[in-house]
Formats: sequence, C-alpha cells, structure tokens
Amino acid sequence: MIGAFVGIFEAQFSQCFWAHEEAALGLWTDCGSSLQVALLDMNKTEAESLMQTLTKQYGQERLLFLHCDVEQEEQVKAAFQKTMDTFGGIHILCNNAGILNESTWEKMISVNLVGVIRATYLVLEHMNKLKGGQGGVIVNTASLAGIGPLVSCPVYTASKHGVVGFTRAMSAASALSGYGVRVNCLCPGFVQTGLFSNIPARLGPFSHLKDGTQLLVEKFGIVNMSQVVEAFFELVTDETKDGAALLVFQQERKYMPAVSVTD
Ligand SMILES: NC(=O)C1=CN([C@@H]2O[C@H](COP(=O)(O)OP(=O)(O)OC[C@H]3O[C@@H](n4cnc5c(N)ncnc54)[C@H](O)[C@@H]3O)[C@@H](O)[C@H]2O)C=CC1
Ligand SMILES: CC/C=C\C[C@H](O)C(=O)/C=C/C=C/C=C\C=C\[C@@H](O)C/C=C\CCC(=O)O
Repeated sequence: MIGAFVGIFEAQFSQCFWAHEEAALGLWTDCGSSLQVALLDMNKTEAESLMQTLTKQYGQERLLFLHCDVEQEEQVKAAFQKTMDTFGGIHILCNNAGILNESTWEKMISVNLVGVIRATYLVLEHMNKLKGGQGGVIVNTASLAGIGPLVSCPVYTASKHGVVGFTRAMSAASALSGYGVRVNCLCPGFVQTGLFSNIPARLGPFSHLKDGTQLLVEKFGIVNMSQVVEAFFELVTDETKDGAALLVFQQERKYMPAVSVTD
C-alpha cells in the first residue's frame, strides 16, 4: 500500500482489509497463513496514530510502516526491499498516493502518474515470475477523472488518464511477457477525504470554475470509503480482472471497457 494512511483507505482499513484476508491469501501458494501489510506513506504523523490502532487489533508482526515519498526512487526501492526482508514477499501493491493542486501541476504529475509508474517498475523486480517472484496484482488508484474530464482540474485529469492508460498497457505487457502480474485501476467518484477538502483552493488558475465542479459533486454525490475498498478487493481477488478500470459511483460500480482502435 502506498499513500494509504489518510483518506480513502484509512477509515475502512480494519473492516474491509482483513474481511477479505482468506480470499486474498488463496491467490498465492507462498503467502503463509495471514495477510501482512506494509503501509508506505510520506505522512509520519497520520501513520503513527493509525499504526497504533491497527497494531492493537492485529499485532505488530503483521504490520509495517515505512516512510516513503513516491517521488524518490531510492526511498521506494528501500521500502520494497525492507518489505521483502520483513515479510518474505510482495503479492499485492496498491498505488494510492495522490495529490490535487492545479497550481503545482508538475508535482501533481510527478506524484499521481510518475509515482505510479516508478512503484510499478520497482515492485516488478520482486513480483515478476521471470525474476523469481511469485506473481501478484497491482491496483492503481485512478479516478472517474481518469475516464472523463474534470474541467476545473485539467492536469489532475491528465494524471489520472495517464494512470488508466498505463494500467491497461502494463497489464497487456505483463500478460504477453509472462510476468504473472495482473494490473488494474480503481476509478472512484468524489470521496470525503483530505484531498476533497477546500476544493476551490486546489483549482489554481481554474478556481473561477468552482461552481461547475460543485454542480458535478451534487450530480454524482459522495462515494462511501467502504465502497472504494470493496472495489479494491474485487480487483485483487477476481483473477479474471486484468487491465480493468472499475468505476465506483455512489449507487453502483461498473467496469469501463477499453476503447479498441483496431476493431
Ligand atoms: N478523495 C476523492 O474524491 C478521490 C480521490 N482519488 C484518489 O485516491 C487516492 C487517495 O487520495 P485521498 O485518500 O482522497 O487523499 P488523501 O490526501 O486523504 O490521501 C492521500 C495519501 O497519499 C499520501 N501521499 C501524497 N503524496 C505522497 C508522496 N509523494 N509519497 C507518498 N505518499 C504520498 C498522503 O500522505 C496521504 O496519506 C489519490 O490517488 C486520489 O487522487 C480518486 C478519486 C476520488
Ligand atoms: C474537483 C476535483 C475534486 C476531487 C478530486 C477527486 O480526487 C476525484 O478524482 C474526483 C473525481 C470525481 C469525478 C466525478 C465525476 C466525473 C465525471 C466525468 O468526468 C465523467 C466521468 C465518468 C463517466 C463514466 C461513464 O459512465 O461514462
């Protein structure tokens, strides 16, 4: 899990993650008898309180927090190696780290898209069956903004479209290469998290378009965090899902077929 601590995954971590433990463990032969989770994030403050809660519930031996900035190659590489050394393998990666600020658009691309690519390539060093790995599954947190444009956030939209495109291409490359690694993406609508707070201040040069965004929020509503985590586990545990984009709306979730230019 990268960028897991606050927001979408924190609130539902306990209820949903461990509820799917048996299904997740059944996917690989070398997983042992319990789900172990490395939480990688650059926010130490949030991490400490969550780790205390989870450690009380599940024991220290199943949890690991590693400070990690997805913009820093060496930190991601070291975090994955520490995870391997601690738990003996990595079978599931969730690339969840993301930011929204149209004023710092180059950083947004660096975190939301380049960070996903970097973590994917680095985890394949451990997951890829051609490199001695056991295979696995990668779930990238994109957004509905990875499917259709958020007019007030053109670069955020670009970063999330990039995540969807990278996911679909990486999935096909992995399948054709025999890596044994599935790659899917999660496309939630609006979720009440830290990132969703104070939206006008995050729109930068497009803050004059904030009213249109508010209308979109009213139209699409707010997705519950547990719906996002349930969708995540569907992409992890359903072995038929590879190169999938799972859209999560307030009332339903559905898959977005890839557009083919050859049919
Ligand atoms: N909140 C929403 O309405 C939606 C959010 N998303 C996506 O969900 C993902 C999670 O976002 P939220 O939970 O909403 O936001 P959040 O701001 O509550 O959580 C984001 C997490 O990513 C971490 N992070 C940020 N930059 C990082 C970096 N360089 N290295 C490592 N960790 C970093 C933060 O410390 C934080 O723990 C993001 O990719 C976001 O784009 C997608 C659709 C809707
Ligand atoms: C202003 C940005 C606020 C929050 C950012 C948050 O991280 C996020 O990503 C929220 C995205 C919400 C998007 C909601 C609706 C998007 C609608 C259009 O882009 C169309 C999207 C999908 C169409 C699906 C279909 O069935 O065709």
